[in-house]
Amino acid sequence: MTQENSALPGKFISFEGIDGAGKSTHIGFVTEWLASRGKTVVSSREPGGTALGEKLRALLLHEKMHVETEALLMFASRREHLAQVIEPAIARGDWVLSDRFTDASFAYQSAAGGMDRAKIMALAQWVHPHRWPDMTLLFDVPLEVARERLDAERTLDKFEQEKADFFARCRSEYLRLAAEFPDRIVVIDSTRSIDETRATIAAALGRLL
Ligand SMILES: Nc1ncnc2c1ncn2[C@@H]1O[C@H](COP(=O)(O)OP(=O)(O)OP(=O)(O)O)[C@@H](O)[C@H]1O
Ligand SMILES: Cc1cn([C@H]2C[C@H](O)[C@@H](COP(=O)(O)O)O2)c(=O)[nH]c1=O
Repeated sequence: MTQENSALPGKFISFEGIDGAGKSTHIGFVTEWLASRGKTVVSSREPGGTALGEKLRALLLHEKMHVETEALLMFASRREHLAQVIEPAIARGDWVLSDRFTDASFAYQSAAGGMDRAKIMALAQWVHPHRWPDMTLLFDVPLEVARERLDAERTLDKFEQEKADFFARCRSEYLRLAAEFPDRIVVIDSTRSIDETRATIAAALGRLL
């Protein structure tokens, strides 16, 4: 990680997509790309990113619960993440990369889980009224591609075991959000090769420098 003395506030980039879309694969690349341009990078994830958040993550990914309990715990983890990691890092001038943020709550708890969208918006307004990512990289792939990548990989958690229609609702909500916030959300075609995807990401990141 390279250091940069800067009076400027840092930037906040989130990574989104349905499970298996390929977003985590590219976080290491973005870290190196930014570090080679003199940025100090803090890489984190949601749910999680703090000691308490990681305990909540273990519950969220493995325990069945009411969808509103799930949303409240996601936002509890997020509140802690903002207080302990995101806001201090941005204030120092660092660049924060978060594997997921509030768009995931709209996609998973609201569109797929059936929770009232207005309640997610109310939680977002409460927990981070003035903070949204400067850029969100949305890794988009058809459900079958994501499923194939997941199956090849690992033991599936609670969300990853959901059926195709759950992920179809997640994916369309992500694409709807991208259409609503075109200045923030960059849709990345994640069916392309890892090298081609990296080139697209680098072009998008260039806009933030
Ligand atoms: N462009 C790509 N082409 C082929 N395989 C890819 C591509 N991107 C990622 N993969 C592979 O797909 C698998 C899943 O990728 P990854 O873990 O990054 O997904 P993810 O979106 O972060 O999933 P999750 O949200 O469940 O953690 C990995 O084995 C990874 O190597
Ligand atoms: C932030 C957030 C996450 N989720 C879900 C989405 C994923 O299935 C898991 C996290 O696993 P990953 O492999 O690290 O992507 O949590 C959610 O449902 N709602 C949220 O707000």
